[in-house]
Amino acid sequence: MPKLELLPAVDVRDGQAVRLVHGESGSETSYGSPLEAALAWQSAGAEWLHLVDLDAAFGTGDNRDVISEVTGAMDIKVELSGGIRDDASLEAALATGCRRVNLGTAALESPEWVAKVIAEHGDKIAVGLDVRGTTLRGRGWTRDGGDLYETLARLDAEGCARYVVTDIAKDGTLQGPNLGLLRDVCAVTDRPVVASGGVSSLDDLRAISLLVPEGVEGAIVGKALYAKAFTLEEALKAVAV
Ligand SMILES: O=C(O)c1ccccc1N[C@@H]1O[C@H](COP(=O)(O)O)[C@@H](O)[C@H]1O
Repeated sequence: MPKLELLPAVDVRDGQAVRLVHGESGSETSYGSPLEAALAWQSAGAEWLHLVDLDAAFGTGDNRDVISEVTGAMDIKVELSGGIRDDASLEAALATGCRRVNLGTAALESPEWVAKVIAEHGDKIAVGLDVRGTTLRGRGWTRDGGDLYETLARLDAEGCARYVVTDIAKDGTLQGPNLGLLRDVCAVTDRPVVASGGVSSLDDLRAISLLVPEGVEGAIVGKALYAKAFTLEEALKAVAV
């Protein structure tokens, strides 16, 4: 059985590494330099970095210079999210050298464009399914964007390679992942799923690991690492098989 991939998160707002609660603008706790955070996760043994431009996701500007600096400094694979909604932003994101990008709002509002870029770029494109209940949310998680399962069926048919599934109610709360949601998504798609939101302990990571046979490929870890609930080294050991 393959081991669960861990993706430590660096979310960038106004040039700083931050964590939000429920993805709400204004709920930021700042953790300093994004580059220092990313280098720390790399040194600790991460194979992936989940890097988010929160200003681009919220429509409050962007952190392109910081994102390029961080991505350029990484020897590990980078998954890049936030504000990738058209040809120009997609080209800029891919030009950073990231391994793949996550599309959020665009998958809800620009389905034809998303189908086109999935066809062009294959597994360099993942879709972030950010949900409250089973309703997708876009534009910095401020607007409803349709039904999770209808959208998933459409994206599957278009050949989407992978989904990053975030339970917004759990994100940044250290309350544990929504294992039921992950199971439900895995039951309706054969594409790999990256779990996001709520990880608070090594036991949470072990519980997500048990879903690898059902299709969960990875887990994003944010607040728990910054709050020092455990170290990344401990997390990698906990999911090693
Ligand atoms: O990661 C967050 O905490 C977050 C909070 C609020 C909005 C977006 C967030 N992150 C990721 O950004 C992309 C969505 O950006 P866009 O809609 O494509 O511009 C998605 O991967 C979210 O998970």
